[in-house]
Amino acid sequence: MNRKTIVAANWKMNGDLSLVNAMTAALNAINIRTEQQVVICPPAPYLGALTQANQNPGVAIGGQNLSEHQSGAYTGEVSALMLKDLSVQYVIVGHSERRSMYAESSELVASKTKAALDQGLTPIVCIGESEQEREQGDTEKVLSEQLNPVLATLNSNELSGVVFAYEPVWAIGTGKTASAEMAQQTHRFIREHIAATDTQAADNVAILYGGSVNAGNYQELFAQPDIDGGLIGGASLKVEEFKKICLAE
Ligand SMILES: O=C(CO)COP(=O)(O)O
Repeated sequence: MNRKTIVAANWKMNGDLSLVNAMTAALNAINIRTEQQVVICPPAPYLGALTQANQNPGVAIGGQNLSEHQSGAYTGEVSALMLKDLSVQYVIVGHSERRSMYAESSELVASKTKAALDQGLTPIVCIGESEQEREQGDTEKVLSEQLNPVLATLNSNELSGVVFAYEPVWAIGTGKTASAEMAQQTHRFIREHIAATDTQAADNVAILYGGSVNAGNYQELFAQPDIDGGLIGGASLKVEEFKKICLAE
């Protein structure tokens, strides 16, 4: 097991050109340790500007969504091929906001994951339970149902190249983080569930934690054996705070 720590920024529908410039100016000036990978996922219109402004080899750029199709009459959609064309390396797939607001099913998430891998992009596949599902004791059932179509769609080689992000819906944007212990337990479950299909891939895949991660709590979370970094929303829009997390300060 030799997994990198991934610090991924999900700007969601926030930010502008001045944030692109401020963030790249800050990140171009720092050294990212070789065991760490930083990924910035801005809204699609800023992908080109960000890939051009980024000069740090430790920083990669990611999309927030992609189409399951390659090209054609799909107004408003962005394909893996287009992301690749812009030197984008990662793409978030199946964020809980897309699952709940845009009705993305786990089957669609699996198709999008495959479309990303087919173009050599690294998908960051998001899974997570709602507060009600956790209270009802359904967390593991929900996570399994979200994972299974992905596990059924990919071969072992493909699966090894996926990054998963566990984001409990009740912790997103709420300031309520899962405790490091609770997050570790759930990450362990996710890795074991993947191992039931493919032991080797389970060992290789990075599993990020997301949900109110910030400069004050990331160290304890990332120190857990099955937590391989974070997918960060709010705190990734604050240049100084995000820089601290990237530097592991
Ligand atoms: O949804 C998230 C990242 O994808 C988490 O967002 P916050 O860090 O703002 O809670």
